[in-house]
Amino acid sequence: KEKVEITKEQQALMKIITDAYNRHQIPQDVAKKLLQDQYSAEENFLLLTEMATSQVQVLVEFTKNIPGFLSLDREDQIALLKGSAVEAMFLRSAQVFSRKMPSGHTEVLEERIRKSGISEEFITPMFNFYKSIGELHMVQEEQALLTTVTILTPDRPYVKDQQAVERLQETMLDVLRKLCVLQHPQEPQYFARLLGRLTELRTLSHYHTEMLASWRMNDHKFTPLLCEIWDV
Ligand SMILES: O=C(Nc1ccccc1)[C@H](C1CCCCC1)n1c(-c2ccc(Cl)cc2)nc2cc(F)c(F)cc21
Repeated sequence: KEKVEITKEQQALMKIITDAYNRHQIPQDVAKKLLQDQYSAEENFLLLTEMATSQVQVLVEFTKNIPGFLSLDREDQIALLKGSAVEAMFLRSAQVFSRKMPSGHTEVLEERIRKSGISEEFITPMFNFYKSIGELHMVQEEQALLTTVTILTPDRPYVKDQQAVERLQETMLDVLRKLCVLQHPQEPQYFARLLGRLTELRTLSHYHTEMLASWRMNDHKFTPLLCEIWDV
């Protein structure tokens, strides 16, 4: 049985990433706000665009802490941010949804999101993804590394030096793989399941433009930053 060991460097890398991830937390108030009140489709859409705009700013700050990211070609840094922003938002939404909450709160949150204005057809795949993330019971280091692996996807559109991104992603995947083995010893397939969620995440993210366009209201307004990032 091969002894899995996280090296000192990998330990340091994980700490940098996890601290940055926790520092650049989306204000958890999106869940709190939704639990406090029921909003109209218009108010919910405005809340979404505000949250998503601040999430992109948070993502930019977070990537500055990924060792090696700032050494990438600057245009490639932009391409990686643009290519991963929607996935990072859904991954963050899934993590917010999966957080331990007082009993009954998750059900209320789910109800509020179901009624928020999203059209019916996207509700099921979205919650299937949220629940499949929840079932993994990821520790925060795994969440931070999974978001980092998502950002460092070499085959995003317009990335020129894919090898450089691949090398960085492989470094992160190696730490994540070891962490999964150490955190979930009874489940040798855990790491594979985790990476499988990234496929589901990419599929869900393909719907995001339609999800926004079909939000039950007229005249969908976006911030300039979202127009850039969300292709709307
Ligand atoms: O704000 C949001 N997510 C966000 C979180 C963190 C960072 C950035 C965005 C929105 C809400 C949804 C209800 C109306 C108000 C916005 N949101 C979503 C969601 C995101 C994008 C699309 Cl197209 C559809 C749904 N899934 C969520 C799960 C949660 F547990 C949840 F709490 C909020 C969630």
